[in-house]
Amino acid sequence: MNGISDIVTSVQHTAHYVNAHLADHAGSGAGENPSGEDQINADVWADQLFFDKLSALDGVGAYASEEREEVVDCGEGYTVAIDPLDGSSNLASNNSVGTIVGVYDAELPASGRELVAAMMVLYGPYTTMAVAREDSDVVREFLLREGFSEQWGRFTVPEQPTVVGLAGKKNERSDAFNEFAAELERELKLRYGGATVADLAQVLEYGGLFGYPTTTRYPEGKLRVHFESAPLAYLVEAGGGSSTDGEQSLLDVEPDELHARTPTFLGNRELVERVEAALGR
Ligand SMILES: O=P(O)(O)OC[C@H]1O[C@](O)(COP(=O)(O)O)[C@@H](O)[C@@H]1O
Ligand SMILES: [Mg+2]
Ligand SMILES: [Mg+2]
Repeated sequence: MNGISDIVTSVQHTAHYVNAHLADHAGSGAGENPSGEDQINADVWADQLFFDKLSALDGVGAYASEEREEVVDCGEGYTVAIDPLDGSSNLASNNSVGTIVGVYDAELPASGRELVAAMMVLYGPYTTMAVAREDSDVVREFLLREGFSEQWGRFTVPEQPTVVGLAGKKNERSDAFNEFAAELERELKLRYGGATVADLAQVLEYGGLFGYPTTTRYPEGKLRVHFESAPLAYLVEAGGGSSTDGEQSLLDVEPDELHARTPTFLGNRELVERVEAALGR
């Protein structure tokens, strides 16, 4: 198998294990991650599991994680960038969480144009994994069952938008953004659950827009380029959707450091164009 297939298979196997053992780890905090956010013990546990599996692969030359200050050198091969547990604060309320993986054919920091594959795992009522890779022209979805994964289908972003999920407190967002958000929330159904992967899954299934804009609390946006925004943009754009940081595709964002953040919007092309117009006002 080639390097990308080995990485996909390892992520699948580890996701099976994470899915089966989340209940053991919905515990209290374990410190702060490099982005200065409370790190619950599940983040640390999941990061260690993915590291053990991925860093051992011949095709992986570096392991970068939202939960680690620096990139870990593993020899020659691709750089794997991972958000081992996305939306981990949802564990306390028993809501969906995810895993996001980007495979870069470059050292980090790097733009999303250096991605050769991206995966997102959603630990919901059941566990699914979506995979986009440079050597395939479709985004494949797998249903992770007990001990195996069945290819479930291919996802393309529906033409007709139905849902919208825009993060941030209104009193921490710009007036222009709040005006745009109010307009969209009059047209579409509100779906916001506090985990990017779960909220994006709503958009991929029903069509619409997910976004985390700049706020006074997160002047660069909350989501991280390497671990969340670029890999998810790779998936969404491979599935016929669109992405933006407010001006350009998220794949063109050039991060200056490993834990760089960016305003992030993902979903239907028409809605991405509208958010760019609104922010350009
Ligand atoms: O709590 P907020 O401000 O709505 O932010 C929710 C966002 O933060 C995140 O939880 C950040 O991801 P992590 O949980 O991996 O740090 C996203 O999954 C989610 O979209
Ligand atoms: Mg995350
Ligand atoms: Mg995380």
